[in-house]
Amino acid sequence: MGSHRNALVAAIRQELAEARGTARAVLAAAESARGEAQNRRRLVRDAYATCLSQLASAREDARQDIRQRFHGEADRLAGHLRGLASASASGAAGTPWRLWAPSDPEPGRAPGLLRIGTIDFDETEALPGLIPLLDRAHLHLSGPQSTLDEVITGVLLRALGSTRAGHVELTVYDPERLGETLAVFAPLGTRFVGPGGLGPLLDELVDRLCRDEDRDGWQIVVLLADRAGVEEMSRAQRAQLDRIVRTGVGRGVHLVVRGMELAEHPSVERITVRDRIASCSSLDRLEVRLDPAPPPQRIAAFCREAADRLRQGPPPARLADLEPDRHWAESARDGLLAPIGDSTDGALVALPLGDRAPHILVGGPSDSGKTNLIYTWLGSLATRYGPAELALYLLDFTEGESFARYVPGPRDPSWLPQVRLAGINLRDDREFGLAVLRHLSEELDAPGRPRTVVVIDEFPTLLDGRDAIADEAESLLTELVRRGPEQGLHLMLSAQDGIRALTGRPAVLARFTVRIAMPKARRILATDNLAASLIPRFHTVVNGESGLAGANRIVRLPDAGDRTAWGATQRRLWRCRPAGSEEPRVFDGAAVPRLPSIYRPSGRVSAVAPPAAVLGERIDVSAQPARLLLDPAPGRNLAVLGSRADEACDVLAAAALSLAAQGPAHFSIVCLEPAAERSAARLVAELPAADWYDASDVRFEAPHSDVPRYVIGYGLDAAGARHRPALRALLTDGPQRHVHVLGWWRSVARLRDDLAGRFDPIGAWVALGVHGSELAPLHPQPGGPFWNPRPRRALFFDRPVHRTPEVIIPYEVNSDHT
Ligand SMILES: Nc1ncnc2c1ncn2[C@@H]1O[C@H](COP(=O)(O)OP(=O)(O)OP(=O)(O)O)[C@@H](O)[C@H]1O
Repeated sequence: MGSHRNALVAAIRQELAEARGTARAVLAAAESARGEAQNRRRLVRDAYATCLSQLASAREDARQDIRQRFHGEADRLAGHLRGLASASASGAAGTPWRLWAPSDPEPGRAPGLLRIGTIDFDETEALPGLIPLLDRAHLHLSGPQSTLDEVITGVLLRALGSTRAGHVELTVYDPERLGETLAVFAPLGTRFVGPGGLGPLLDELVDRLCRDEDRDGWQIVVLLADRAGVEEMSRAQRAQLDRIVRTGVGRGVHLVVRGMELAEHPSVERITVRDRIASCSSLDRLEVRLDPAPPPQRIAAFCREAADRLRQGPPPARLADLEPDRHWAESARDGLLAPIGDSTDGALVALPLGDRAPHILVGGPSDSGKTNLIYTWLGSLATRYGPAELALYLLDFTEGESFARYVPGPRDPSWLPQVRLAGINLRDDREFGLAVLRHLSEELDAPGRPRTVVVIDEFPTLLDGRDAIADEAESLLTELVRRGPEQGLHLMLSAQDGIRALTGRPAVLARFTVRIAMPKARRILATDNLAASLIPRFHTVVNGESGLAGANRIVRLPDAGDRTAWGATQRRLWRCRPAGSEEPRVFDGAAVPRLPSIYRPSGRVSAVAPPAAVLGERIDVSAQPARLLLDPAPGRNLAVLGSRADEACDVLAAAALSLAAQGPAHFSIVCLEPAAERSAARLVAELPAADWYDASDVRFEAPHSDVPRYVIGYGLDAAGARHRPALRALLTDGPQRHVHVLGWWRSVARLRDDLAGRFDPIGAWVALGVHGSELAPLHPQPGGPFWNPRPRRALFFDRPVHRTPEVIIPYEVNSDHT
């Protein structure tokens, strides 16, 4: 029993031990599972935390990015808006009060918007708050009265300050304060309407709107109503007001109203003000922080100056206002049309040239602005018509250098590309004017020529004097006047004396249908047309019907005198000149031409046979040298005559150097005049082969030589009686043997003595400072040539070539080659 129990106990113990073991194993497994679960949970939690922080930083990055983009966009938009705003409200329409000044409206541009304050934007600079008025809207304001009156004052100042003086007419109805509210605008001719005046004012405005008149400017009508007035408004008045609201803006009548209702209409801009913040119907939900009121002293100064300007009339157009939008865009096929200024209403006035307006005549006393008018017109033409369309020939017979601005100078190499030729300082060089007329007449029928305008300032100089130049110039001018227009050539002639120089030629005069009369001009308009005596300075009368009364247009001329301002325009045109454009031919009567370097021994022109001595520059369009052929024929010698030593030396030096440039030659320099020694010595130094003789060893022999020989004589009359036979023999027999004398005699009488009165051996002569009558013995027609000597001008006569002597300009030789 005992053992059975013991066995049972043992079995139970065994089972218990096993159960305990199993339980322990289960517990251990459970604990390990729990540990694992806990581990997993930690991992998940960590991952979650990481994920959260990553999400947060991604969200922060995205937020930053969006923020930055928002700011960038906002800045860009604000920049655009600011640009747009300053374009829409430029100058006086938009400048803040502390910098405010009146500004000229840009010609041809409609009025813009007006600033009343600023629009705040998050973190960007505030934008101007703009409202419409002129040509766009009526204004209706509501809010505290004193603030509204400030806004109205500011808007009026901006509208008046950004338009031409006199273009905005102001009417103020202010029954409560009897005009006091806007009294500051009184100097501008503002009309104030008091109590009881509203009805008649509205009737008058409606009346005006019904008349279909051309308008010039705007009328702003400010209605500052009080409660009593509004209540008293009749139905008829209300209806009139509604009419003005509906039709006023299109006809330049604008209402600016406070204290009174305005009918609903798209043209009414409603401005509601609270705490200096305005809501405007055109700005939707954007609010405008109002500017302070404009400083009273600024308004007063503006009104004073504007009133002065009104009294004087508006300023004329500026030269730049005449420029077209695009240079050289016009065709000259049917004629030319270029503005020269504006009429008193501001409209530009153009000068026509073409079949129906063939030529222009300008007249006016000295200092009346003729040159300024020509500058203006040429500037206006040259910016419109390119060099393929227009060619200009400019001749100035006044004492000025007007046309020098159009040609290359030492400081500015540019030229006006349309200018083919400019003659300046021509007062004494009528020969050049004549040469140009000859050239134009020869070219008249040339095909493919651009339209040509010839301007001759102070043209009567060319026709004055009863001489051959006047006769020929008159007949050439007549031909150009008559036949020019159909060939595309037009003249603009100007004269202090008006038509006097053409009075004997009614047919010519009749072709000058366009007349321009400067202030106080006489003999340019018809005798019963007194306009020129009435216009002020810097104005002109343009008359397209030969001066008939009734066809006048009064034009205000811009100031075209500023050479620097013109220079900038000219350089712009010059840079656009077609490739290969040639510089214009310039003749300057005050300049002395230099002997061209090809006519010096070092330059060597291509050898010609027979050689020709170059004596000076011809006064012609192509600046050719005057040449004397020295062939082996009797009389091929040259006498330089007169007492002007420097010029005589230059003529001889140019002749000798140019002969040396044409091939082998031998020179004998005979210097008998001490005043010429320096010049003669310089010549010897430059010649390749030369003998020197002076008073101590003078000889006139010509030994045989294979090359031409030239005896260059200075003061040959000083040789004296002893040498005369040899000199005469040389002059007579030399040329056939290729020995030529080029000599200077100080007077015709001395030459006559040396030649014993027989001038045959002198086939050519150059006279310097010798009166025409003294030259009679050498002149083919009796009495000598018509000639008044003048400095640096010589008469050149070559018997086989000339019918009458020709004026030449001795080259400057000596001062520039040592
Ligand atoms: N529209 C203008 N605005 C401002 N100044 C002007 C105007 N027109 C001319 N002037 C000035 O008046 C002066 C005289 O003008 P201009 O030289 O053109 O007269 P002119 O009639 O050609 O004189 P003259 O016959 O003596 O040559 C010049 O100083 C010129 O600058």
